[in-house]
Amino acid sequence: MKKKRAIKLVEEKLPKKRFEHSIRVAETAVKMAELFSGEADKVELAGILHDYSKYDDLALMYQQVTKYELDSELLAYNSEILHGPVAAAVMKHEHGIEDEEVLQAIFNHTTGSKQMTLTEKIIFVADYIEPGRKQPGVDDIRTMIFDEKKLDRAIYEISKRTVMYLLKNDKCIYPRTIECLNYYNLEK
Ligand SMILES: Nc1ncnc2c1ncn2[C@@H]1O[C@H](COP(=O)(O)OP(=O)(O)O)[C@@H](O)[C@H]1O
Repeated sequence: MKKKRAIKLVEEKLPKKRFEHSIRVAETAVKMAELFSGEADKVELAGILHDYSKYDDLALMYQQVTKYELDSELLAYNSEILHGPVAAAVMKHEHGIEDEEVLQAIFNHTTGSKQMTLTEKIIFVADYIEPGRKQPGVDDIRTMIFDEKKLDRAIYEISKRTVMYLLKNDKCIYPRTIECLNYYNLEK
């Protein structure tokens, strides 16, 4: 899919603020691809499309989990974890995206995963640090990326913060994030 078509799809579907976030994720991802020798075209496309299903009706997303044979375990957790896998399936089956790296990056952008490709890593981090993000401590992650160039360390820190946030709020944690946390824990 061409960049222009992807932008049009997302602009027509998402609220303005979420559309702008998606563009900033794509821009941040392209900068990171330059820094880490990634593939700019892939991260740009994944960045534009990653939140495509973010505001889909929950009932529709449940149907898509069945239709596209996604892990039914996804339904037992916070509904936030659905939109990545659903968007990846929709892009593959309804919009003809074939590039597995782009699809995986969309799929795993919320939870992360163990053994991520460079494209997946970049989208996971870019989503967290794009310039519109204001979460406490986000500048530490920006420094880790743009000054220290420590991509895996940033992935660990983001996973750790997500897990701590979920625990603090008594939310269940989809295990893929725990696998990500353990895999990128460089102390092990
Ligand atoms: N492993 C997980 N289990 C359950 N919920 C999670 C998990 N990882 C992330 N979340 C939830 O998803 C939210 C973030 O979703 P994300 O897709 O990163 O946001 P955005 O769509 O704004 O980019 C977190 O605030 C958290 O509530």
